[in-house]
Formats: sequence, C-alpha cells, structure tokens
Amino acid sequence: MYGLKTESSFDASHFLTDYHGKCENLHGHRWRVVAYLEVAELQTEGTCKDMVVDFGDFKGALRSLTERLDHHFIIEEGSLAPDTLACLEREGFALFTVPFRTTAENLAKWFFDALAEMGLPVAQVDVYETPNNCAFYRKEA
Ligand SMILES: Nc1nc2c(c(=O)[nH]1)N=C([C@H](O)[C@H](O)COP(=O)(O)OP(=O)(O)OP(=O)(O)O)CN2
Ligand SMILES: [Zn+2]
Repeated sequence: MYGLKTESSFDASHFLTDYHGKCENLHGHRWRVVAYLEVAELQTEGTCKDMVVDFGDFKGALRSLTERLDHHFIIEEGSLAPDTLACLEREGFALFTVPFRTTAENLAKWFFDALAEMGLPVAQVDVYETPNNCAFYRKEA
C-alpha cells in the first residue's frame, strides 16, 4: 500500500445546534484538515509515473475546499430563523450552509466525499477543531 498525506487550514465560525454548553454559541476555530490517499499500486506511465498522484494536484484539491470555507460562517441548514439568515446576508457576511450539524466528524466526511468526488483515492480525513481535538472519517476496510 502506498499513501500520501497533505494538510490545509481555514478559519471559520460555527455553532452547534441543540448543544448544551458553550459550543451552542457562535464561535470560531482555526480548523486543520489532514487528508490521506492510499493506493495498492503506483501509476505506471506519464508525468505521474511512480506516484500515487502529484503532490501539487493533491494539495491544490484540498486547498480548493478549505478556501470555500475560509472566513465563512458555517451554518447547519435550518438552524437559524429565516429573518436572522436574511440579516446576515444583508450585512454581506460570507455564509456557507451545510445539510448537517457542524461537528468535526461531519466536516471530516464532507471533505472526504468532496475529495473522492474529485477522483482522488482518499482513505481518511482528519479534522482538528483545536490543536488537541481531532475527528476523522475513513473508508471502510
Ligand atoms: N465529538 C465532538 N465533540 C465536540 C465537537 C465536535 O465537533 N465533535 N465540537 C465542539 C465545539 O464545536 C467546540 O468548539 C469544541 O469545544 P471544546 O472541546 O470545549 O474546545 P476548547 O478548546 O474550546 O476547550 P477548552 O478546554 O475550554 O479550551 C464540542 N464538542
Ligand atoms: Zn466549535
């Protein structure tokens, strides 16, 4: 088995719906995302011969995703009253709505699925909410 690993970070705000504690309040993180690719065999020809994929393509793919979230307010769909949402939009805040509770676990799966959709052989994605707390999502063995 061969693998690659790259990482990218982004700053974003969020809150957890139905959470009983400080994370029910709007707050921010510098999220750190670490992604892993795995393949059984390396590429056999062309510019990527003997590579899993080109590091440049891999890091570019992950960065394109973290850039979508950077300096955004990540909002679980339906978690804010429509008029609150309208006010935020009117103020020009950068919002990113997702159809799931904004836990590190769900964000790890969001990154995993997006990298897979880009055609990368993604094996695992780690999402650090704080330097010590990390959730991961990985492919079933
Ligand atoms: N399993 C998960 N647990 C929690 C998640 C999560 O995504 N998955 N998220 C949160 C909150 O978003 C929160 O921001 C994290 O808070 P906390 O663990 O309290 O982190 P701090 O570094 O701020 O904690 P201090 O020890 O107070 O510094 C909560 N749980
Ligand atoms: Zn948080």
